[in-house]
Amino acid sequence: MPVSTRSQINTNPEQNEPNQDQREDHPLRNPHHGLKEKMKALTLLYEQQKKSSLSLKKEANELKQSNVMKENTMPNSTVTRAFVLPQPPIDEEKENIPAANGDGIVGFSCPRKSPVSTTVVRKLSIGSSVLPQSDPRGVAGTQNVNEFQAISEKQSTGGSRILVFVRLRPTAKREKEGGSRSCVRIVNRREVYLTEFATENDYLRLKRLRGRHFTFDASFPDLTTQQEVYSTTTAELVEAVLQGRNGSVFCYGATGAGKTYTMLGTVENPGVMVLAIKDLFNQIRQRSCDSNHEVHLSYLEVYNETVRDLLSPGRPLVLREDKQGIVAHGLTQYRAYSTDEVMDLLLRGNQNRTTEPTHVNETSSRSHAILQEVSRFFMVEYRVKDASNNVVNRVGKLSLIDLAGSERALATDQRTLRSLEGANINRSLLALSSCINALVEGKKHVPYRNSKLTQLLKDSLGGACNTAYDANEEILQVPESETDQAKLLLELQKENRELRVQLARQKQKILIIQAQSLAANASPTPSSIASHLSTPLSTQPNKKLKPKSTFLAGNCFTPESKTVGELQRAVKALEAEIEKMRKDYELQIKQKDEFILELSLKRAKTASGEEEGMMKRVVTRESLRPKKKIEGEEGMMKRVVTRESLRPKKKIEGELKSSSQRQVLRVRGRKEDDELVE
Ligand SMILES: Nc1ncnc2c1ncn2[C@@H]1O[C@H](COP(=O)(O)OP(=O)(O)OP(=O)(O)O)[C@@H](O)[C@H]1O
Repeated sequence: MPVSTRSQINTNPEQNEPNQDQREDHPLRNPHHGLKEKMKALTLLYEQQKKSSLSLKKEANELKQSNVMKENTMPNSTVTRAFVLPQPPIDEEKENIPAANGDGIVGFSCPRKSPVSTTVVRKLSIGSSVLPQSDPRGVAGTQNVNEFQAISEKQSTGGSRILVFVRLRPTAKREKEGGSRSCVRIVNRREVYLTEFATENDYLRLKRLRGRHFTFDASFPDLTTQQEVYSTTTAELVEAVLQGRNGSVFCYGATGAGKTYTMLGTVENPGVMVLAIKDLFNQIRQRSCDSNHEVHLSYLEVYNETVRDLLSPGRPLVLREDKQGIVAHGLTQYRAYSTDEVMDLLLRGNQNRTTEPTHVNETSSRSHAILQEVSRFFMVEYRVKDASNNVVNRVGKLSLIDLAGSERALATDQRTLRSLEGANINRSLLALSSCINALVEGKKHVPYRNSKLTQLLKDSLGGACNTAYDANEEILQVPESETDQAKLLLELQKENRELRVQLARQKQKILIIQAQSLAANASPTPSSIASHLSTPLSTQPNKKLKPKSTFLAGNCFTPESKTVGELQRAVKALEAEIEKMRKDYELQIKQKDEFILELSLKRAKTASGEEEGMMKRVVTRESLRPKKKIEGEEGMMKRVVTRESLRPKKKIEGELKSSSQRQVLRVRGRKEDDELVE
């Protein structure tokens, strides 16, 4: 099954790359230039692997029986080394011509029993070599990383907007023990050599090894760190999302190839997703001109062509097309404030994923295969100031997709539900490749509707994604007074949060005191109560509490001779004091809430006044450009989302009600105040 393909026709990037003027003159230039050619090579590879998979399976069964490893083409010593493969024989077939051309990409999946599984990461890259200001590649600082960086930059400057990478994972212990052989050798940073072994019963080809070369944007050997993989494959895309674009990262490979390891990783070695989230938050905090940024997270799975919300499981979600594009109606959007919070949500979502043992894994790894395509969407909105001091509102979307194990698509020997799963996964992967092919060929019709997965990814493959040229951004002329108000609003919100925390602490203390009081009644031990009571209070920064703690320590509890009655009186006095403080805090919070509400309403009024033509000036990149229809995107509407449209009108009110309510935003139908341009 083809995964992804892309190549560049010419080898000299200077010759090929249009200069800036040319780019502007040809806004419809196909950004996936040459991708189709590699699709062909990928199809060939898939067929080869299928054959290889069958022969390896057969071979493994025979080996099991005889418990003797017989290799007809490779010395035993090579078995233990993942990357030691025989040198390509003289009659090797150079199937992938782009390798000879010095450029090109082919994605491939691995045979099921291959000791070196590979993971193909696909991303829609940005069209320039813009790197994040704090590019983590600099942190890694290895020579390899620099090479990767050069590769990546070359690709981006060459106009490639879809990049394909391959990652090899280390040989698993059971694979070594089972006598599996490695069939992949990384020739250099971009070139990979795949060997097709002949089985001992295949007399005609016994002494013949077949091999093929494939070229990727970068290949990662088994010792590559997660950080290197992230820096080379995704850091640039995060930067693009921060510029107001949409982007996607897919992970493709057979079960056990290391997709989840690459995307999610482990606590010690966090994967692409975690590193991307960290980067996203860091960059937004640095760049946001008014700290008024929002990151929303949705987490869903597509299983047997059914879309499910993993953060709030329930009935299947229906896909609907509205001004925002295709949305899963009712999908939960959590507003996330930190990386830790995102990780908690993802862990929660993972528990709701559909997992089943497969025929394949029951007999080999006995592990569970995850059968669904899982997507995580991060919607990012923040405001920056451009060179002319205009406030620019940017909205970007990052989709991270952990595709189903590709062998599910091949598992035609399985019946009933498994067959259905295989068919549906096949359908999704086929639909995905059809869409990419259509985009590559610049076709007017891109068949997004062929599967739920492609429908959901429509705006990350086309539209304002990195394969197109428009970013979701608008320039707002914000009056100075409004900026001040926004700052004040944020400060007040922060203060409110702190007050709430203090209030919660005080409530906790009341509970402790009540418990201590009960314990004192049962068995009075004044000194222990005193230590319990005085310690937390004396650590309070609040000045009001200090005299009280001194009072407790000095007058009430220190002498052992105090009676239970005195203790109870002290507890009551303390409770009364805390109650008073609680009321004070609540009053303060209420006043501030009212003030914030007033400010918000004022701002909302100003915004609506602007919309009526009084003040607001909305400039999009598109409006500055001569009106031309984007080829291949006919029928798609460019969406410019205003700041107000992404913030439901009653949200601030809702946010102030409770912290749990504040986080949940349900997408219910259309947002009426979205602004539609073109
Ligand atoms: N680069 C790597 N370094 C070390 N261990 C790895 C690497 N890649 C994968 N592994 C290990 O290989 C095993 C299988 O990986 P993983 O679960 O990520 O596969 P997968 O492709 O997601 O499979 P599935 O399709 O079943 O979800 C795991 O134990 C994982 O820790």
